[in-house]
Amino acid sequence: MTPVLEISGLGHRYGQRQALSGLNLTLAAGECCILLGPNGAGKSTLFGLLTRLLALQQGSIRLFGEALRPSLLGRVGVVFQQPTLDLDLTVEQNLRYFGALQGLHGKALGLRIDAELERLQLAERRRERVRALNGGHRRRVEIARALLHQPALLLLDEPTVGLDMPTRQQLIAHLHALARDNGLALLWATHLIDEIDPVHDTLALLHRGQLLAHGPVAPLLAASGSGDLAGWFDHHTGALP
Ligand SMILES: Nc1ncnc2c1ncn2[C@@H]1O[C@H](COP(=O)(O)OP(=O)(O)OP(=O)(O)O)[C@@H](O)[C@H]1O
Repeated sequence: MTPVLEISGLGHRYGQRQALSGLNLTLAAGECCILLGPNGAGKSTLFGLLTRLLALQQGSIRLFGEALRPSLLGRVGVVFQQPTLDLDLTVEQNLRYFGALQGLHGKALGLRIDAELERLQLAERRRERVRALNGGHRRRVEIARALLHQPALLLLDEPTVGLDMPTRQQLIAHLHALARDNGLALLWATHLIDEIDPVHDTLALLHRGQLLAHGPVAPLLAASGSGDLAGWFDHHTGALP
């Protein structure tokens, strides 16, 4: 089956600073790949390249078997690190606005909004202003919005930042279910190892712009001789997760 995402030999510089180099990564449908890396590892740079916010300098990115171009981004959903909802609009108005930008209208848009609000357990909040929601609910609205146009690939840049523990855990469960139950491919940047599902997820460990390790959790742990993920992360990066 054609991979959802294929990255080869990807490099990026900001002036003299090499932020990414020689990055190879493949993502299949239904795969949840946790992109792990300490601050400055290059995660946001990678997302910038995947979403074309940054121009490709070196290497290649293929989406759904084709070289990355703007029209292919119509099949990608993105949840950025910084919240981007309009706080003065209701949940539903935010979704309608974004859906219209994606070319969805009328009944079709209404059905998509209903489905995503239901999936993220937000149906009762639809008429509330976003300003009145807590951080966890706001994050869920952003995820619902990113899924409105039914993307095949979801990019998440540290989606749980600033949330309390129970809210984080709920959100983490929602996200894993998207890959497991809906076949969505997820590339999920974080520096928190407790977001990893050690049975189902694959790991990609980025450090100082290079991919140090990539694959399912158990063989990576076995190969490094580390007993747990915290030890494994520390072993590779010298940083505590
Ligand atoms: N606009 C920029 N100009 C110069 N250097 C930059 C720029 N953006 C990022 N960098 C540098 O590139 C490297 C990778 O940064 P990047 O933001 O991609 O890492 P990150 O893994 O997303 O970090 P964080 O977890 O802190 O968001 C860092 O050394 C950073 O200082």
